[in-house]
Amino acid sequence: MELTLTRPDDWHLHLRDGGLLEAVLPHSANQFGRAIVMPNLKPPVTTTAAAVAYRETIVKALPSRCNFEPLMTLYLTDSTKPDEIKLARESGIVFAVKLYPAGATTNSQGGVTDLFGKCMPVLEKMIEHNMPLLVHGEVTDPEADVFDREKLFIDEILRPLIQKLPRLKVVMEHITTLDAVRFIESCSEGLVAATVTPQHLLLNRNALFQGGLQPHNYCLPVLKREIHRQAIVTAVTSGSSQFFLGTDSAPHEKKRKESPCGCAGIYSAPVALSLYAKVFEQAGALDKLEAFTSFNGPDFYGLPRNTTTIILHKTPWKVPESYDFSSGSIIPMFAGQTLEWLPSHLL
Ligand SMILES: NC(=O)N[C@@H](CC(=O)O)C(=O)O
Ligand SMILES: [Zn+2]
Ligand SMILES: [Zn+2]
Repeated sequence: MELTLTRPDDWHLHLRDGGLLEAVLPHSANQFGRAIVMPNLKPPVTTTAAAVAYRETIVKALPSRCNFEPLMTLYLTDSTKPDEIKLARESGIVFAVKLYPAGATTNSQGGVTDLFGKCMPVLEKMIEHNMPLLVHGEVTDPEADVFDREKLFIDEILRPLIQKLPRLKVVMEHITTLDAVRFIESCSEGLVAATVTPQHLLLNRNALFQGGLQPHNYCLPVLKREIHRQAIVTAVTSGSSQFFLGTDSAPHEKKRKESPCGCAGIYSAPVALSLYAKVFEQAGALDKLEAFTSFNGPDFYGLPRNTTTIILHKTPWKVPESYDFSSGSIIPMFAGQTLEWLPSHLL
């Protein structure tokens, strides 16, 4: 059995830079047509000029005969200038602006501390230029329970933001809770949407502690209870156009994951399509998979759908234990495990 899908896009991807970029890029470029590339490098991509340079680095690192288009983003800070949004739109290569609350996740130290104050003129410019705001939706209050941070962000920041700026396009990234599902469904289609990762569809928080501490299942927002996982599966397999594929594939070197203070991020690019197919198959909703992987994202961003296809074969395949590169190795999600739905470029 095989499944032919319009070539998917990844609406939330970390490609990094340097040796890590070269190691991970082919896994995304061989399967996806486009990807929204996250700007949380060191230093972060805060200007259109930096986004142009980063895009060139990515394009140079692409495998030959690859039609992969990186869609760049800007990292919002308290001092981003409204004019930067105009430059970004005119560049034709920047497709969104990313909000990291300062301290919320990997390389977010330079993120936003004053969204409702200093950032307002920029957000208004974004409405004018129809530029979506992508959100890492967690509060950063160290007193807030880590499992409640997404819900608190919705109540304290996102809902008030959308009330204040109802015409702002917003993507809530990597949703992890029933609260987020309900919130997205309560907002207008076409203006507010969410990306969903493979890990938040397949794993609950037990996976962090199964047989011992599992650093390769640690990401932010952290995995939640089973009821939340089920709510996200129901939302995406219902066929709602407000949810689309965003792997949040976030590679870190093995030694930085298997460490006394391990980094947050799951490397899912090589396995993501197999895993999304598994989720939709288990839910009896394979007929809804293609909208999630290939239609809802471009429709939301106002971009054309891809015109080529990819094939997933219902064949068991073993996920490599690790991917080695010049300066280290990366452990993929579900390393060493057997999956079905083999993407044809791996045949
Ligand atoms: N998801 C993660 O756990 N990590 C991401 C950052 C992010 O998307 O929050 C990373 O850049 O490593
Ligand atoms: Zn994030
Ligand atoms: Zn991310």
